[in-house]
Amino acid sequence: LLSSSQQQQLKHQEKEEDEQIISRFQSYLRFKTAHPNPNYTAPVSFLISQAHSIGLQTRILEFVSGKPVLIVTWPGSRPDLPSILFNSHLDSVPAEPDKWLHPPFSAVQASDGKIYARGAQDDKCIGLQYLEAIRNLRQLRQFQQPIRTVHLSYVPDEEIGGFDGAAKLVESKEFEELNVGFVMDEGQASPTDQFRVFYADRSPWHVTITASGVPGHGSRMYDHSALENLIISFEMISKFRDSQFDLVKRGWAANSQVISVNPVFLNAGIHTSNGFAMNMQPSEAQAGFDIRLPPTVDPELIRNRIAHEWAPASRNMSFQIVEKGPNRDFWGHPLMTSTDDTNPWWSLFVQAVAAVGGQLGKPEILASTTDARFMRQRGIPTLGFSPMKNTPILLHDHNEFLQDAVYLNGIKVYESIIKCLSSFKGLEKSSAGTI
Ligand code: MET
Ligand SMILES: [Zn+2]
Ligand SMILES: [Zn+2]
Repeated sequence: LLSSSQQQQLKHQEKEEDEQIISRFQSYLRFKTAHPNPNYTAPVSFLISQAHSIGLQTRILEFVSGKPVLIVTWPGSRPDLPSILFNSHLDSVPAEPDKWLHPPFSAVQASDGKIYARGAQDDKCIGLQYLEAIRNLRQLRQFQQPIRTVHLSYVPDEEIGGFDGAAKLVESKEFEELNVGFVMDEGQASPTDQFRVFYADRSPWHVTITASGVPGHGSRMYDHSALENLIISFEMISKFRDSQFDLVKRGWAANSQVISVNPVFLNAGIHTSNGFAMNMQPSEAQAGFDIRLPPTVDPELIRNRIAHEWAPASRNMSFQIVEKGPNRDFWGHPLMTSTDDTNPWWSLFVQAVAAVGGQLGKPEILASTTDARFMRQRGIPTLGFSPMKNTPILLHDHNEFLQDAVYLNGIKVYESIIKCLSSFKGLEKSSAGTI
């Protein structure tokens, strides 16, 4: 038993360690990783120095120049067994500084412990929690070497589709050599006391519709102007959007189980030096939409709707669909990871979270999209998870923050997950080969 002064000293030590952990998180948050010009060099150097300080190996893969992929490795005692990969992305979406309480890349910690930064939830938290968890396992918990090799990957460009990042990584010879058997990637915050876990993503489409029409004097009333044509489309899209959103509002479907359609830009009008020509009806008008398709939906249905209703040539309209990444695997199946006992990784994950007293909600489809789709497309089981409970969902929003205690607790959760998954010796005989 410890004397009360020893206990006090221990408490003091723990507090100091926590402060150091938070200050490392702030350092990582301060790198300006927002698009369109994310700084990749500085955060990668930082991560490398963190990894080396706990005795891990590092390697940079540069599939596209200026866009590094960092691989951190903790070698296991059984390199013949498939490894476990913990992925996160280096980049962030932009922020509008004027709309924030604190500058988005200052990582200010408010007096209530909240740390404000673009990327605090999405997803610099997990990137550093992985490393802190390994640091604790090695330095505090006498867990020196895992059985399976553990890799961490830090990839660029997730927020713009991942094509020069995770997509290139999974196609590479180097990735093949990592022999990855299971991946964990980012998830989303949970406003309740339960953690959330995701077994699939929705597929993103970026759709632009362009209307042409009759130009004319601003005072004239006539049919078939470009803006009238576009507004008709808006009315239809809005009806469809309501039909999907109603299912959510009635509680019949989760947000991520319906098709979302949201306008993200509008472009029309004749520019002048100080604004728009207010007495001219333009001959072109354009709108952009972020569309997300649940894995179970047939993409052809929505493609037909766009071609025949939302942007028909008969109304002088054209469209472009940019599908941001795969939504089917090699065999044409939707990209979903099993969350039952046919997937031993699932059971291990559930046990690991329970072991630190964590409660998990029902596994969900993620409403947004992550690099996990590239891993799933390779047939690798992948779960999305960011251990943030009792936290509002603020990814891509103003004043994104994470509570210090939530960040610190997440490290404990990853300690358990990394320890549990990396200790898995495999099934005796598996029909799918060595797991
Ligand atoms: C367009 S690919 C996905 C980018 C980002 N993670 C999102 O969900 O919006
Ligand atoms: Zn993210
Ligand atoms: Zn994001």
